[in-house]
Amino acid sequence: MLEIKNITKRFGDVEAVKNVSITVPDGSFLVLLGPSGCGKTTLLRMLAGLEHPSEGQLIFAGQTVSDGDKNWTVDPAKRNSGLVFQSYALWPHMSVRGNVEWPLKVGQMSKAERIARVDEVLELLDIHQLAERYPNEISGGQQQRVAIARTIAPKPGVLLFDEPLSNLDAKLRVEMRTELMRLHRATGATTVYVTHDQIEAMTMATHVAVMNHGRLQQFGTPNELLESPATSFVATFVGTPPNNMIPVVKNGSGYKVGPKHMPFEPPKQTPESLAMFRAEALHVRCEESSTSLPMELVEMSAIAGRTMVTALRDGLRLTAIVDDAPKVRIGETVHMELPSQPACWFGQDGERLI
Ligand SMILES: Nc1ncnc2c1ncn2[C@@H]1O[C@H](COP(=O)(O)OP(=O)(O)OP(=O)(O)O)[C@@H](O)[C@H]1O
Repeated sequence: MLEIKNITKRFGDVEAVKNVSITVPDGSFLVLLGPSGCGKTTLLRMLAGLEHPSEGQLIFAGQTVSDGDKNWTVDPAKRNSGLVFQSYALWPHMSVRGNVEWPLKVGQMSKAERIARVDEVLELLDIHQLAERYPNEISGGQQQRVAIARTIAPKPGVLLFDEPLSNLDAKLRVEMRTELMRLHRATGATTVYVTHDQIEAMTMATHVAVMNHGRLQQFGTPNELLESPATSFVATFVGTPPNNMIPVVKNGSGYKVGPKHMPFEPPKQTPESLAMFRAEALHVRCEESSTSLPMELVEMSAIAGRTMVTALRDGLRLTAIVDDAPKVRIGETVHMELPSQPACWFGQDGERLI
């Protein structure tokens, strides 16, 4: 098991990570997901041993590797983990083979074993043909593979990735995503992967920890996050397209969205709450109905044989996925029809109501 127990990290007055607890079984692919500044890199750096927690414990396979309360930590090189950075940080004066062999030399593996292991990982990453080249003689994508090969060569029990694909072009990112999943299956190492890209998280992870402002918003499988978001932040951060979040205001004995009365009712009698509607649940009409909102059509695009329609009004942006494109031009009015019940409700503080 990999255990993150009540971890807090302060840099002076800044609380970068606030009392985060996450446990995953060995062999998991855990993604730390969140927007810039949410604390995910700081958490990963603590797992790598590059930062020390202010409070809490990190435990790899039953062994405490950092204890913020007792103020001690196991050296990065001695905690059976390997870190792959955004920048590849290869030694420029060493060949591909030399780079991958380096951590094995440091680990005092015998020459014969080193050669066999380097050949094995170069093969695994499909870069054996580049073994004698130098970093400046290979592409960025190939450098990334070398960096990964170098990290997995000593067989770490925990693999840590800090936005490893962010310097690659879109096509290569998709290819490397598949490669990393294959590698995860081949090595069986517990993997912790930091990204702000929710698609990357949802396709690769066995477990996702969504963070915002240093706090853990939700921890679960990709499906759990999609099916049952715990906060309005999670509901709008994960999923493609994101869920629609509509402010609903109490008005007399009923409820209004903008100027219009709506038949639905939040589970708690609050003056204002947020109703979540999935894009597939909205309909787009050319004429008004009792549960539709008149809005300006701002975008239309084809998506997997259907049409994604986005409309805007008074700062409210709604997205629907429909079978047929509405016969309306961009800039004209469409009527976004809401179903009679939202998928779920959130309070003004963003917490789930039911
Ligand atoms: N060494 C440091 N000293 C002071 N503040 C720091 C330090 N490192 C990080 N922070 C602050 O801690 C918070 C979390 O930073 P962190 O890098 O973990 O976020 P992140 O989610 O990884 O962001 P990004 O995706 O932009 O890298 C930020 O407010 C950041 O400014």
